[in-house]
Amino acid sequence: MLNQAPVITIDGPSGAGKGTVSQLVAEKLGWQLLDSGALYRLLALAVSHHGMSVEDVDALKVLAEHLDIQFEQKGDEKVEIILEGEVVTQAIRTEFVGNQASMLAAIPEVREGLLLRQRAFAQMPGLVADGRDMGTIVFPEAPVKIFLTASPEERAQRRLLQLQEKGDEVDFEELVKTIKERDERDANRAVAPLVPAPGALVIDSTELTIEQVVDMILAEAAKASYI
Ligand SMILES: Nc1ncnc2c1ncn2[C@@H]1O[C@H](COP(=O)(O)OP(=O)(O)O)[C@@H](O)[C@H]1O
Ligand SMILES: Nc1ccn([C@@H]2O[C@H](COP(=O)(O)OP(=O)(O)O)[C@@H](O)[C@H]2O)c(=O)n1
Repeated sequence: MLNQAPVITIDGPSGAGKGTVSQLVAEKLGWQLLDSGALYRLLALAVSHHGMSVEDVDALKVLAEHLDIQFEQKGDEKVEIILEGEVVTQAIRTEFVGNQASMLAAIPEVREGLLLRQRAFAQMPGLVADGRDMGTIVFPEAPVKIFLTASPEERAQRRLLQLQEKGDEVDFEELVKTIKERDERDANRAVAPLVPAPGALVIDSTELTIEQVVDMILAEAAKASYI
């Protein structure tokens, strides 16, 4: 392979804790972080800003390949996300944009358009890649692959707290329903469905704390002589 940087892939359904633990693992190791879901969310926002049709798959692919995105490090932990010159760090985190992203993510041309951009994140000293197909499609040769999951109710509960902290009004039953719908769409799409990569360590975090999950992933990294 051309890419020599070590990669840890962390895939799984919405609300499993991927973003949180990926960030902590990347910080502990001093590695780069790829939040691939953010790329799908950014594309969803751009498609809506430009009033594009989701039928025009060729135009979607071109947009995915050339989307003007910047991740700017602000202080120690905060990363500001800029789309076409506009700060959208918060705007991409709504459930609405997540659902739009999940619909676009089922289009093969969209996935192709984002593929090389995602691989370009694999830089020394290493990369923690968070998503749905990091271990299966984007970095299939990564020696450390994690599939992080939790029950739909636990994931909805976590999402509820997260949204309430932001001041968003959400209904728990409605959240469980949309999480299940998104799971269904992500797992059953024809292209890059959400499945554990061969050889992935499956971690069910329903009864685990964030720290326990991070420690399990670091233990896998140590086994692979990454640390
Ligand atoms: N093991 C855990 N136990 C309890 N809460 C968790 C756990 N892992 C993550 N969370 C919380 O759940 C919410 C969703 O996590 P997030 O990392 O955004 O999930 P994902 O990226 O998989 O959608 C966050 O508020 C996070 O702090
Ligand atoms: N590697 C990826 C990452 C996200 N996605 C899609 O993008 C949507 C939003 O991703 P996300 O990781 O931000 O979503 P959450 O897990 O935070 O809800 C997901 O529902 C997936 O459909 C994908 O298909 N492949």
